[in-house]
Amino acid sequence: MAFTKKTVRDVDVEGKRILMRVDFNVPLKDGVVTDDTRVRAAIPTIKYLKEHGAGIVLMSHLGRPKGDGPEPELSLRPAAEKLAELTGYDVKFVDDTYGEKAAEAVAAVKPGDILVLENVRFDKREKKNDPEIAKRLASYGDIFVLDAFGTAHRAQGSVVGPAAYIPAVAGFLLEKEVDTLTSIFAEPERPFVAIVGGSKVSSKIGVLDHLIDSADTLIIGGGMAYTFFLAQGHTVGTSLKEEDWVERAGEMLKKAEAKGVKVLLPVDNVVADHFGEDAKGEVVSSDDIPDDRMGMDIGPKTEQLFGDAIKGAKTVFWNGPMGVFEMDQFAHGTEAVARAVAEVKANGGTSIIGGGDSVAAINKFDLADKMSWISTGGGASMELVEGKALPGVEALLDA
Ligand SMILES: Nc1ncnc2c1ncn2[C@@H]1O[C@H](COP(=O)(O)OP(=O)(O)OP(=O)(O)O)[C@@H](O)[C@H]1O
Ligand SMILES: O=C(O)[C@H](O)COP(=O)(O)O
Repeated sequence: MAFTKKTVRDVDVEGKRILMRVDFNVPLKDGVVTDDTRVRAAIPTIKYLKEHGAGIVLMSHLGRPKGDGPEPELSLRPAAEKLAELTGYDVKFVDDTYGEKAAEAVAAVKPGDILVLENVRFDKREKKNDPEIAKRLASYGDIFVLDAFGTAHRAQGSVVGPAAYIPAVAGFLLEKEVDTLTSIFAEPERPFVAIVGGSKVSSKIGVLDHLIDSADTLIIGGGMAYTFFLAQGHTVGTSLKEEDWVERAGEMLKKAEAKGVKVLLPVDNVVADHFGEDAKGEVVSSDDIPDDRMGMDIGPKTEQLFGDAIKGAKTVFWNGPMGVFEMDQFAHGTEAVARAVAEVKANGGTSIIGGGDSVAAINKFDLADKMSWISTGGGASMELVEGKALPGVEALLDA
């Protein structure tokens, strides 16, 4: 599916001041950015605008501040410094967003300059999408560029607001993310294997539902598999389960069967007697989970089963780990799946990773460059995969 909104290519930016919403919601430790993926991802659009003679005013949220004023540990200054370090550009920062100080700094932005504003969420009106905020921000630019894919599902002031007052177009990251994550449903090269894991069925029900509509094979692992086991009549010991979702899980399995979609669930599991760093794993079959054990990872037979299905795919979509991968002794299944997914691109297929913890897992196993596309969005990528429209994208000018 082609991207249906205008992008920075469709507007004349020379000599203009561009207000650009990025997603610099990055992890920080002691005031230093510990994962700069999202800053890197915004650079192509920033570079394009700078090279085409625009002055650039960047804004973002970082974390979830209360909205009662500045919270120094959630300042965007470290992200601005990271952008300067990665690009070699002179990047200015102003510790204000909506006040006079910000307005003065914006007024001083000349073609080629880059200014980063302070965290848009230090004022509660941002999350309420207050028109005052939107108008104020819109006054900072001639054109609004949305490149904050990770936040495009939030109908908040800095995401959707300026589009009501000034021409609004997409940046390259937003365009690529939306294109990639929607094209797998429009015309996937087959076989299309979807892999969903993570903790809960309830948080991914829309995703599972939509995947059943287009995938040839659906692989379900991680904590959510146990709710499906219950739907199949197995016992699951003390594993993570959502009793309220058992019926819905059963309906999913029926829907998949009716549509001829193959569903693969774990055939064996690594179980432990408690959830903890010191927990020791043992392998049991899925129809034999002891009452006092919890499933923490997929077992070796399942690794093989899932791996074979994945390696035969031309398109793979993956979201959610296969086990408690943060603990090394329960990371094996997620690593095996990650390695199988890595082979898909090597064999000429396409592998798309839908944000969140799966990305952390891929980075942990150092496989990022072996994937075709790793989304910078967590919630935003899931909403797209559910088939929902993203408010930030909706607000942009139609192409
Ligand atoms: N068998 C299991 N029991 C308990 N927790 C599990 C199990 N398998 C995976 N998890 C946990 O699920 C969590 C990830 O679940 P989540 O649904 O949030 O995944 P995600 O979609 O990749 O992440 P995000 O929500 O950030 O996008 C991880 O912290 C992992 O430890
Ligand atoms: O990290 C994310 O998913 C985005 O930056 C959105 O953040 P939010 O969930 O706090 O709105």
